[in-house]
Amino acid sequence: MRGIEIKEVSKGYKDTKALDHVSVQFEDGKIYALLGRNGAGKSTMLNIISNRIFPDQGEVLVDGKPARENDQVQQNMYLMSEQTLYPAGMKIQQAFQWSKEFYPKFDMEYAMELARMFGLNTKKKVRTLSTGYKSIFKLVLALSVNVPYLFLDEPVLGLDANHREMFYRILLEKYIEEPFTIVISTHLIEEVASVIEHVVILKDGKIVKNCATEELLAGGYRISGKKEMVDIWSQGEDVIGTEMLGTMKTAYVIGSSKEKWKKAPEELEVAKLDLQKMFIQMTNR
Ligand SMILES: Nc1ncnc2c1ncn2[C@@H]1O[C@H](COP(=O)(O)OP(=O)(O)OP(=O)(O)O)[C@@H](O)[C@H]1O
Repeated sequence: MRGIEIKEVSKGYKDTKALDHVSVQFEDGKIYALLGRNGAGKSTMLNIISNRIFPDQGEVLVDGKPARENDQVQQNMYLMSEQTLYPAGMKIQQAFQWSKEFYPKFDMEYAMELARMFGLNTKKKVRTLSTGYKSIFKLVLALSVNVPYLFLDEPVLGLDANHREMFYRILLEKYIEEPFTIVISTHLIEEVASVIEHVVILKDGKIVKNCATEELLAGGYRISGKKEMVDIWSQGEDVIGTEMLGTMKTAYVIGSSKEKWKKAPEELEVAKLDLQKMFIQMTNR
């Protein structure tokens, strides 16, 4: 099978279960969002896939082959994360050259072109870059390595709105030209909502949702009105959260049918849910 398969992976630290028997697949050529609140286990998962840390249990297969300490498999994936793996005294251009050693498909010309577009001075040392430009440096690398599996852990940290927009546009252009697997872990959900095809939500080390974005969005509604009425109409629905304000209630439902809500009485206020609101409801309990 092509793609990444995470099988029954667990990882614990002292009294924390960072990942608890997690199984998920990242299919070849799709764009995923890996979502979860602080400490949900996202970075742990990405670090395990890319061999930076090892699981206590379970395994990761890449195109059917074990990823653990397998250089050939690792050459097919790239994790952009908060960590900067380059010697701080190294110049940007040298770091590009270094990357080419491990990633044979690294496109130097493209990297230099991106650096120019983002205003990244390649003669500077990695150490001297501002927070935003450190992110830009890592993003340029991520966009230039040309691997089939790209993992982006909070990729736009410290970037201004223009640079964030530019990054997502370039990422998408690249994907359209030649699709590859992209897994983006971010808290800026609305910014990626239009880009992602599939959503994986982690909570306390477990997967609470794993489905196509379109499917999730299609069935998500916010139902508000008198408590009794909301209770009757939300019966049998997958209610992911509720709120009370006096005698008024709001229920958040997913996987629901559009037809049903067309028939709702006027006293009920029915609105579509966006990804951000769904995420908040699914993870705040
Ligand atoms: N090296 C470590 N030692 C001890 N605990 C750790 C370590 N790394 C992660 N953890 C714990 O494991 C849990 C999952 O952390 P992880 O960094 O994977 O979460 P995350 O979803 O990436 O969070 P965030 O959105 O805040 O980056 C947290 O409770 C965290 O404190």
